[in-house]
Amino acid sequence: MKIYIAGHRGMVGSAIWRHFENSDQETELIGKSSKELDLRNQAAVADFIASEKPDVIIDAAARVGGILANNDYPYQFLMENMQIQNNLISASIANNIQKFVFLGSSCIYPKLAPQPLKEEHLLTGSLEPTNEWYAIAKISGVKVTESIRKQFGYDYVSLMPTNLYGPFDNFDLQTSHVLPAMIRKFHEAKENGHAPVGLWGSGSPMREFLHVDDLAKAVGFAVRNRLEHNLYNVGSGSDLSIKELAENIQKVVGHQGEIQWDTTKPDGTPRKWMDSSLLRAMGWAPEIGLEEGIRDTYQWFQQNINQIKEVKLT
Ligand SMILES: NC(=O)C1=CN([C@@H]2O[C@H](COP(=O)(O)OP(=O)(O)OC[C@H]3O[C@@H](n4cnc5c(N)ncnc54)[C@H](OP(=O)(O)O)[C@@H]3O)[C@@H](O)[C@H]2O)C=CC1
Ligand SMILES: C[C@H]1O[C@H](OP(=O)(O)OP(=O)(O)OC[C@H]2O[C@@H](n3cnc4c(=O)[nH]c(N)nc43)[C@H](O)[C@@H]2O)[C@@H](O)[C@@H](O)C1=O
Repeated sequence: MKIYIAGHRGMVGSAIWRHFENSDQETELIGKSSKELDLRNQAAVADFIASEKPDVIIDAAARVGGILANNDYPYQFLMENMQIQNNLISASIANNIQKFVFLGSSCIYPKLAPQPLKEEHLLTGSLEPTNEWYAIAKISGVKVTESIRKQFGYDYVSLMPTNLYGPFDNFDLQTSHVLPAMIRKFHEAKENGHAPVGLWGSGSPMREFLHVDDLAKAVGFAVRNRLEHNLYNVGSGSDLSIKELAENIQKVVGHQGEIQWDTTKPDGTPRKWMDSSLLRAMGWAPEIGLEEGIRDTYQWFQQNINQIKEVKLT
């Protein structure tokens, strides 16, 4: 089986690559960096897929970022993500590729949908303003895979991960997500005599976190099985406040200074805890707890501190 992992160098793509490398020696894996193949270029994507003709495509390529990046660059988060996913999916259809795994995000659900979020809550209310641009792109991807299932009967599936973290994450303090940002901020403050750490918002929003290796297992599950539905939530099942997360990470890092909250920065969605029972019923379950995951990620950060990824937005 030949699998093309789009975005194979990213946090999620590299975890999926490791998953298949470690679990399935017969599988041939292919990947291209954005410098080798800009997925916004439709003709280049069409040529690449026609020449490689993979059996499966996993789309882990996207313009990705935390709450500030989403809020400050709405055009990139909407347009680039539509371009990337549309180019990959249309080339996949043009080459009769029967299996495609699309990755969305828990932000596709309405800001104030009932918790825990279920797949049926999609499009039942207005979105969170800070990331509605990215959410609309992802929702369109979910609907495209649904249209392909309906019209062609191909096994195209959309997985909606919760907030992810782990090795090869983005640690740029402006564009990253909260967990890697906290690891870096507490580490640098500790090294600087336990200086105060500045965090964003009020600390009261709740977030659910899943280690990226558990997500990679869910993707492997979706590739190896024909899933019955189009849309599946992929979460750990438990959430905590940003304040609690900060205290957990502060303890793991060993920082003993003050935490200061900058309420001029946005809180975003108050809560986006997902019900992942649909995928769990198929046999997938997360294995890496948050405490263990934070420790492992901090260890990875320290071992790779001189080459951590910092995604800049222009
Ligand atoms: N991180 C999270 O918390 C969550 C992520 N997701 C989803 O998981 C997927 C991957 O996210 P994550 O791994 O965190 O993101 P990263 O930023 O770590 O990786 C994104 C990847 O996409 C590639 N990419 C971006 N733009 C282009 C382009 N124009 N052409 C070719 N490749 C491109 C990058 O390639 P290169 O490195 O070569 O430049 C990079 O490898 C996304 O679909 C995201 O929506 C879903 C929920 C949560
Ligand atoms: C995966 C998910 O990720 C994004 O949504 P988000 O979860 O709101 O993003 P976030 O991780 O950046 O913030 C979570 C919370 O944490 C608070 N916070 C405190 N201090 C820092 C801080 O230093 N950095 C960041 N980034 N956040 C901080 C921050 O104010 C917010 O209340 C979108 O991409 C969305 O589309 C999406 O899919």
